[in-house]
Parts: sequence; structure tokens; C-alpha cells
Amino acid sequence: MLAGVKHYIQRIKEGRLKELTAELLWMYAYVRRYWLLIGCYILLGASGSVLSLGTSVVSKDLVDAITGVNSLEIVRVAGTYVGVGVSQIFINAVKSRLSLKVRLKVTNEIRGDIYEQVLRTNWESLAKYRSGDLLYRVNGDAGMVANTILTFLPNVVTTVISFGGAFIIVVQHDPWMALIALMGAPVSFLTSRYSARKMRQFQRDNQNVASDRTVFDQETFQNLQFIKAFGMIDRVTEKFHKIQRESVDLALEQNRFQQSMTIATSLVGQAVGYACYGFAAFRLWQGEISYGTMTMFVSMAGSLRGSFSGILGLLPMVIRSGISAERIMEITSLPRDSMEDKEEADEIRQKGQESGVYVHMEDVSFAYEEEDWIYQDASFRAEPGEIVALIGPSGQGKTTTLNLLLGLYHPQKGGIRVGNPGGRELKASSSTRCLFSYIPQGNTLFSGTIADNMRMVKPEASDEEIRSALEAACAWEFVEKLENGMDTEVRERGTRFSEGQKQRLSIARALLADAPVMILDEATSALDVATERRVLRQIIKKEPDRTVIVAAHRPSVFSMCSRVYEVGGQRLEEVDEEGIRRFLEEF
Ligand SMILES: Nc1ncnc2c1ncn2[C@@H]1O[C@H](COP(=O)(O)OP(=O)(O)OP(=O)(O)O)[C@@H](O)[C@H]1O
Repeated sequence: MLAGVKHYIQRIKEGRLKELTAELLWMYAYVRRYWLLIGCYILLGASGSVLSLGTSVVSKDLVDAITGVNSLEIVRVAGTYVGVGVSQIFINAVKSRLSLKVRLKVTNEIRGDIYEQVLRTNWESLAKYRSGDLLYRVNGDAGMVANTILTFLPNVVTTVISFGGAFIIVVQHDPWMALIALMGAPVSFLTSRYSARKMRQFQRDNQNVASDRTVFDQETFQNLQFIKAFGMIDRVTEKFHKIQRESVDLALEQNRFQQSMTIATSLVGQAVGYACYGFAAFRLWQGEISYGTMTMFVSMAGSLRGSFSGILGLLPMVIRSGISAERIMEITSLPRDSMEDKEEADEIRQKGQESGVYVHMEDVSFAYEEEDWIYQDASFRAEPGEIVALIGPSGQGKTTTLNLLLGLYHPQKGGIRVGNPGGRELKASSSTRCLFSYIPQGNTLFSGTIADNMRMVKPEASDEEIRSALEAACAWEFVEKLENGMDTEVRERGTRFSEGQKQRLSIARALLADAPVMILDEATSALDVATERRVLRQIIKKEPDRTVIVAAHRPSVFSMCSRVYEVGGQRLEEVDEEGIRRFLEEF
């Protein structure tokens, strides 16, 4: 007893109670939002329970009428019996329909909420999660929580009504009978307490395996071409089967545990059932109860036992959704993108159309991991109308610098400022991202047509505007030859185009966004030198005040740049003319 109390005190100290309360409150917020629908569902469930109790009472009268050979009474009671049964069928049908409607609505809304929250989460925190894992949290975990919100409360209410109703009816007829029927309760309570602890661990493992499966499936299909090219089909299939086996083993182990618990409680339940039969028969022999009352006793005793186990049986569901809520809350409690400077940033963007926007980085020090500096005290500037290049060996910090400018990561020291020359200035943050159009490394095309991809950044763009952007990015020359021009499907991840073509489409999309600063991260690396120069010239020609920042490995763009910075050896420094000449010679 003392050990039990100590155990709970320890768990409260560990913060488990606080966590559990937070999980329940989080779920309760959704219950409150749908209280009317959930209320209707509970009412229907409750009336179903009352009718079910009614059936037992009417069956008693029916048996008594039959054994008493009272034909008039038989007809009356049989009529009520049939009426109650038919009502139950209709109530169940309405309940099932309402349940589906509410389930679809609540599940979609919870998923929508979580989806939006994930998208608005700060990139620095979100980048640590695998996309498949996030996908599982949005789909699997959200579905689990929605299911519990819908089933837990209504089930508790209907079970409490069944239990309370049966208890009152039995106690009124014979309190001893009620006591015997509940003899198994302490055993059920103790086994469920033990099983709750084990189930929590099983559920955590289950959710992790399911999440790993989603990650694996997603990565396999995304990289199918690579897998085929490297002849990795057998290895990948083997890994797929291994993950499957893991989840099967876990499910079987969990099932074995659940079954042993079920066997233990069922054996106790059965023993209690026989005791009820015996006691009811004894009372009948004593002539203290009728045949009808005996029938009712036996059915009510089953109902008492059943509803008690039913309440305890809801425990695994609460555990499952508690774990899911915990996994979702882990994501939704991450810091959000702050948009507090949004209005000022919009103003800078507006003004930027006349005077352009500069980007200044002053004495910045940044490390992903503590003290593992990418660079310290680094400065950099890009003015309107300039093309500025960032060069340096692979893995030294070019992309990192661009991410800092975009406010996706934040420097530990120093500041990054963006603003109009002689006008307003802001610290780089999620709010100032609207000043940039960014072309990251790799493929960023989405399913849909070329025009759909273009309109992602400017939904109201006319065909003329799209064509003009495609022309400026030197993409129109191949798009116009396609069977449906800009209405041609790009296919998933743009598989129908060459790397250089995909890069030109991405540049066209960035041009259409019409932001005052354009960032290209190796975005022209797959183009031949002549096309690369043509594209950069067009970018400036289209908008002479645009600020262009290019991360590049090769020196082909140097001749067009106002300034070149080199990132490497934990430094970011401007390269003088001598340095550029040396770089060109080395290349
Ligand atoms: N999210 C991250 N968390 C921890 N370390 C990171 C992260 N992103 C990049 N790095 C590390 O920071 C360093 C700089 O990476 P970055 O992508 O900026 O290099 P890069 O100069 O752009 O390289 P490349 O020319 O190959 O694209 C690398 O050592 C990389 O491993």
C-alpha cells in the first residue's frame, strides 16, 4: 500500500500528472468545440442503454406471463418487447450515421488544425523531424485523437447508465445478487491498472514503428529512380519486410499480453457468472423469486459485469490517444514563425519596387551546434541592382548564409538587416521573408501543370505574365514546344524535365513572385555557361533595382558580380580582385 502511494508520488514528481492533465486539457478543447454534436451522440447512446435495460425488465414480465399462462398479458408484454427491440434498431441506425458524420467532421478539422500549425512552426525547430514522421503525426495520431474524442465520453456515459441502471434494478430486487455480480470487480480493477502501464509502453513502441514505416515508404517512393539505378530493389524490399516483421512482432506481443489479461478477467467473470446463476437458482428453489425475475437477474448480472469491464476496457483507448496527443503536442508546442513585423515588411516590399531593398549582415556568428562555428564576426552586404556571389568549397556555409538571410535560422551574435536605402529597416525574420524569392538547391516542382506551379507564388498571374517570366528565365524556348505549352503536366517532382529545365522553371517561378531580393542557391548549376549568363542578365534586366544573391561553386558568374564573398575555414570574407583572379586560375 505504502509502496503504491510512493510510486504515485514519484510519478507526480516526475511531472507525469502535469503531462497527463495537459494532454487531457488539449483534447478537451476539441470536445468543447463540438459539444453539441457530441451531446446528441451521447443522448442517442444513453437512450440505447435505457432501452437495453428496458428489454431485460420486459423479458422478465414476458417469462412471468408465459409461465403464468396469461394469454392477454403475453400479447401485451410481447408487443412492448417487440416495440423496444425495433426502437433499438432505429436508434442504432441514427447513432451510426451521426457518428460517421461527426467523426468525419472532427477528424478533418483536427487534421486541418494540426497541418496548419505544423506549417507555421519555426523551421529551425521543425527541421529536426523527418517529414514521414510529421506525416504520421498529422494523419495517424490526429485520427486516433479524433476517434477517442468521439467515442470516449459517449461510451463512458452509456456504460455508466447501463451499469447504474442495472445496479439499481438488481439492488431493488435483491442486494445480495448485486454484491455477487460485482465480486470480480477488484480483480478487474487490479489487472487493468497493471495493464495500463504495459499498454502505454506498447503504444509508444507501436506509434514509433508506424512512424518509421511511413518515413521508409515515403523515402522509397521518392527515391525510386535512384533505387533502381543502383540495383537496390532486393535490399530495399528486404528492409521493407524487416520493418513489417517488426510491426507484426510488436502487434503479436501486444496481443499476447492483452489476451492473457482478457483470459484472466474472463475466467473471473465466468466464475462470477456461475455464482450468479447458482444464487438465482437457489432463490428460485426457495420460492422467493419468479422464473421471470431469475431470467432478469441473470441478464442484469451479465450487464453489470459487462459494463464494469467496459469502463476499464476504455483505458487502452485513452492510453493510445494520450500518447498520440503527446506526440502532436510535441510539434504544436514548438515555437511559431513570428509575423509581428509583417506590416512594416510589406511596406518595405512596396517601396522596394521603386528603390530596391538591401541586405546587410554585420558581425554575425553562427553555429548549428554549440561552439561549432560556421563562422564568427562575418559581414556581408548586397545593395539594390547588384549581383553578389557567395563562393567556397562544399559544406562550408553558403546555404547556411542564405538560410540566415531568409530568417530560417538565427545568428547567435550580430544582426542581419533588410530595408530600403534611406528608408525603413528591419531585422531578418519570418516577417521579412516576403522580400525574398528563393530558389533552393534541388527540385522544388509540385505535381500539376507548369502554369499551376507558376501560380503557386502568384495565383492571379495571367498567362501573359507567366509567359514573360518563362521567357526571362530562358524556359519559354522549351515550354512552347511542349504538347500543351504551359498547361503541360510536370509530373511528380518534375520527372519529365532535365535538371537544367527544372532549374529554369524554378527561376521563372521566382521571377513571377516579383520580390525585391532574389536568392539563387546553385540554381544555375545545371545550365551551360552561356545560358547561365543569359538568365542572370535577364533577371537584372527585368527589374534593374533587384538585389540578386547567388551561391555558386563555379566562377562563371564572377564577371557579372558587384562583389564576391568566400565562405570557408569558419570565415566569410569579401574576395578582392587578386583573390578572384587566383580563384579563376585554380578553377
Ligand atoms: N540543419 C543543420 N544542422 C546541423 N548542421 C548543419 C545543418 N545544415 C547544414 N549543416 C552543416 O553546416 C555546414 C555548412 O552547410 P551548408 O549547407 O551551408 O554548406 P554549403 O557551403 O552550402 O555546401 P554545398 O556547396 O555542398 O551546398 C555543413 O558542415 C553541414 O553539415
